Amino acid sequence: MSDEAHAVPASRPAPAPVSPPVPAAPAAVLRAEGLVKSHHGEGAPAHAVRGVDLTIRPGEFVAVTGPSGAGKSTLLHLLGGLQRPDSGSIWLDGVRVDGHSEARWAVLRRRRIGVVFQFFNLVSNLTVADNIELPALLAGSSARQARTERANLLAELGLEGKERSMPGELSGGEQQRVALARALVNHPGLLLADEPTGSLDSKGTREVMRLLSRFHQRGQAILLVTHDHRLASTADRVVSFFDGRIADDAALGAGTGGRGVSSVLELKD
Ligand SMILES: Nc1ncnc2c1ncn2[C@@H]1O[C@H](COP(=O)(O)OP(=O)(O)OP(=O)(O)O)[C@@H](O)[C@H]1O
Repeated sequence: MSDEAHAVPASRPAPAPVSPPVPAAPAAVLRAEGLVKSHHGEGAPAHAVRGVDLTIRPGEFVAVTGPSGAGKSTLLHLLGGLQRPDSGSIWLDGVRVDGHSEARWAVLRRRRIGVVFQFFNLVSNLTVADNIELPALLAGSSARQARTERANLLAELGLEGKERSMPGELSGGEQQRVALARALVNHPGLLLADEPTGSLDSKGTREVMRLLSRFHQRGQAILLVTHDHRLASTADRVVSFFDGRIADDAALGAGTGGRGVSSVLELKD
């Protein structure tokens, strides 16, 4: 065989480089488009949310911050189905949910969205154990599963031995940890937290922020509403809310955790 038989013709095009497959972007855990909400009380209506688009990806920790009256809590209430938007749409795990009935939203809040509030909202005449197990039972867990989940969470949250306590016998920080356990007992894809440290002292604030950070590091998506910029700076992303609109939406640093919870843990009692 002549050398020419092996020669590559000069005109043959070079093989196209093989690019690595582009990983598909993970579906948003929550997506809102064009949300609008006005409150009609006495006097002029309050235009609390005036056209908000927001996406939260799985495992993302997003802080919503802004001045008092900016509309932060109203936004959180809309995203959790606690209030209805005047217009706009909400998708949870790719499924449109803004037209859901109260009952269907209640099921979503039991299984897919955990919510914690500033004032804990525990059932005052149920024990700590029952407060945590109840949503698990309502979501269809067996009594044994609910007990196991409750025991694991109480250990995780440093509340062993408090099972039989009533909420009123606990400190604010402890009550908020019970509220966190209740919100997370069914492993929701998203945790909505509305000023969860707003009624806590600095020790309680540190505890709750440390726990939020720990759950986030394990993949929990969190939307935290806070007017405290130090707390907001522990998130991956800070959405600044002003006058019912998103004024800024900024990723904080590389990776997860923004500046990290350490800045908050430095708070003195
Ligand atoms: N249920 C309601 N009825 C009437 N007006 C309301 C209601 N809820 C909120 N508002 C008004 O809507 C606006 C936005 O309130 P919202 O509580 O959402 O703001 P925020 O940013 O969470 O404030 P804060 O940090 O003080 O909690 C404010 O003007 C408030 O007075």
